[in-house]
Amino acid sequence: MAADGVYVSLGGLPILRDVSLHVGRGEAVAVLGGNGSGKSTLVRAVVGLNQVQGGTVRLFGQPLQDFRQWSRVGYVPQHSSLNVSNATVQEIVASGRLPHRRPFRWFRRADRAAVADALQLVGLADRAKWPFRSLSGGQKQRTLIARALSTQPELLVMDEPFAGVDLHSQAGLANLLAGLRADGLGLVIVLHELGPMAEVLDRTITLCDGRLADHDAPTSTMDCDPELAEHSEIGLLDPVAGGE
Ligand SMILES: Nc1ncnc2c1ncn2[C@@H]1O[C@H](COP(=O)(O)OP(=O)(O)OP(=O)(O)O)[C@@H](O)[C@H]1O
Repeated sequence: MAADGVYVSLGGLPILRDVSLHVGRGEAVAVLGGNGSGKSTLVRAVVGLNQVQGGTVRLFGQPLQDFRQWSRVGYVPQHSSLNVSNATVQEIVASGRLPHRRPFRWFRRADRAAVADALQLVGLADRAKWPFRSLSGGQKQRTLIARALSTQPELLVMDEPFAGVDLHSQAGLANLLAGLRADGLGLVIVLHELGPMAEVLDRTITLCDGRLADHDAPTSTMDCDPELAEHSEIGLLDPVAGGE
């Protein structure tokens, strides 16, 4: 995927300004930055959930507005945004297949096999019938990753998959993601801290108040250049034409 010079406004306020992000096959890139710096806004723009007012986003070479092959892209939203009470692990993973089924057709054998494969891949095959709410933080994230993997995507976009996950489980998740990357999956991952992902990543970008702050890998996401923040006051936004 390639995002170049992206501008996004939400509720009339400029949020992202001139942000670029490139991720190739088998590459893992982290999006870092402090609270409210625009990380979620960027990854939501990449998967078409936020409208882009300026710049371009291309998925597999196609402009976002023309892109239709959504089964090639897996998205793991922020954990807190998933509000399920009684669904089982299997049901949640199976829901990832829904957009790709023909209307009014029961699950085909291929759908069931894809769900089973995804659960196997994330090490939760034996938890398929468990209620999602009974899982640990790490297992919940594995379930959401399995859901995103159920369509065998080539690009996986994850918004803070380590939030609420203990350190031991974070290492397990990092191993899982390293394996996916080695299999050729492109990874975009929003992180607060590099933690065990430091070993897995090819690159990081850091956002500071909606702008790109640094292309080098920092050890802390709190590094936010005050110079950049000063120049990104609301009102200084100068969106480029085109994009959408
Ligand atoms: N729908 C919206 N309307 C207006 N402003 C919004 C909207 N969604 C997010 N924002 C604002 O955009 C800014 C960036 O939010 P975003 O969620 O992208 O940041 P973030 O870096 O992911 O933060 P966090 O690490 O806390 O999740 C914040 O100031 C937030 O309040």
